[in-house]
Amino acid sequence: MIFKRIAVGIQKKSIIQLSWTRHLSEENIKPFDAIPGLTALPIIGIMHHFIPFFGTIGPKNNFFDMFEVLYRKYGSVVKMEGMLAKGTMVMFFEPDHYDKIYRAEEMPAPYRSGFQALEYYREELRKDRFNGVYGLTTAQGKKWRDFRTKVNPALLKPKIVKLYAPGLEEIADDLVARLWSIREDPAALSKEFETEITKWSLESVALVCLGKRIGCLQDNLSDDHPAKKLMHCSKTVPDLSFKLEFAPKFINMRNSSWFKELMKIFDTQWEVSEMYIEQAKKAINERGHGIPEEDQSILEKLLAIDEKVAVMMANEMLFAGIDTVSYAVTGLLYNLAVNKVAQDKLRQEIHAQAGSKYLKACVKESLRLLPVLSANLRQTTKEHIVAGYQIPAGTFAIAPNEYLSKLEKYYPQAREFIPERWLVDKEDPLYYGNAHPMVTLPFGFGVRSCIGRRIAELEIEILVKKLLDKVEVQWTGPPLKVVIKVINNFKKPYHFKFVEAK
Ligand code: HEM
Repeated sequence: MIFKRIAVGIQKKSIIQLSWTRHLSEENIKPFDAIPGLTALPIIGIMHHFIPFFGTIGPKNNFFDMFEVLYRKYGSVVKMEGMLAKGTMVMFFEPDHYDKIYRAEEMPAPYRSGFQALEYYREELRKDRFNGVYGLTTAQGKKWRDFRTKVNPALLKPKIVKLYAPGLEEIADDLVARLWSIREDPAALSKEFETEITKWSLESVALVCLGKRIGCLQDNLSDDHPAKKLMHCSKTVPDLSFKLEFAPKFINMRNSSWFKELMKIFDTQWEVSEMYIEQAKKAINERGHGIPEEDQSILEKLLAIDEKVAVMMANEMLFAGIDTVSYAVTGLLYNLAVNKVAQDKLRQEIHAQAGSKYLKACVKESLRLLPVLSANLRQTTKEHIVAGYQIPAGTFAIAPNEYLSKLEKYYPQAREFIPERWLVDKEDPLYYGNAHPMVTLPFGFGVRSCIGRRIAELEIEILVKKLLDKVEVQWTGPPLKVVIKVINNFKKPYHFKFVEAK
């Protein structure tokens, strides 16, 4: 009896305590509106914050600089109204905060919107063409998961991706020869470097996806060559998308000239890639099936699973696999050029044919300092309570990874290129594992991370091995600067110099 009374007493007490705690914590939860940050005005959106001298933020060259000001001014949770399809963004400067959201959003499918114009193009303007199969960049929910499940094995298994190494080596040889041939004319090298590296990345991704070379690295590529059109699309889309996303509210209309131009570019991108895909399909059918796996393109592997998915994936590879890789490799060559000790160490590994450990560390370190995307993004599908704030469904939750990756609190000598941090063991203060695992995410996070990661890494490793084997890369100008686009871009001109390696 006594025990029963005590038990009831404990129960009552804990119920009182529970409801008291809940009451307290509910009282402590701050509404979404309480998050500090930039508010939008009815017509001009957030533009006024970026006006020189008067704006809260002022003009900024890139996202990194913008994140720095926002963090210093507002703290670790910052709201920005009226960007990204004019929705509300919240930037979380504590990795634990976005970690909580990103993990909770993994199931049933992470929602990553942000390509509103492309969504409109596929789901409305050219609805009949796409017929419900939207591709990884724009599909959401079950459609995205079904698509991703079908393509994951062909694109992400290292063993399968490595089958393309011999073809990628040939392409890398061609690029090295072309760069070498213009090395003595600094003006030509500076002018042509970006075009040549873009041709290489398109030629490489085309080989993997279509199973054949498309001739980007031939001499005198004419302006109306289909490959040139694809390169133009991959450069112009981020440009126009950026203008549309950041434009004042009244400009972001479907009848604006930027929007119309973007739709035309999507048409060109589709028509050219469809032409290549059709040619590749014809060649596959003429050659017959049942050939060894190492001779099959990704397209061929996927055609055996689902034709629509195969075509759409090939189309996305011929778009997402061009400027991303050329930017990453340019950043890496720059970092190696201005860090001669690291470059020499890497060349020793290459000359000794001693594997790729140091090379892989260099790639990671370069993507930490010069990532292709300066932030990651998820759109919430449910309510979250983070950092004491209510975060409603439909919020763009931003992880400012580039900014965080350069903070001393995560990486000692954070602004320096030190590939060794990815190789040393736990006891070393440089050890990369001391940083929160969500700080540096160059290929994104979880089940929705970059599907082209393995391909990109292989392409980059092969090219850097081929180039540094023969060439010492130098940089003769001021530090390379990142300029703002949807994906990062470098300010031109480039100041590379190539001399014979010892
Ligand atoms: C160094 C080069 C590259 C970098 C740094 C990079 C980075 C990224 C990042 C950060 C994302 C977003 C992931 C997320 O939201 O969690 C992404 C997505 C994606 N990337 Fe890449 N990427 C690269 C190369 C490529 C290549 C070569 C391809 C194609 C072969 C590709 C195709 C895609 C696609 C289709 C998505 C959307 C995935 C999905 O939503 O399921 N990327 N990439």
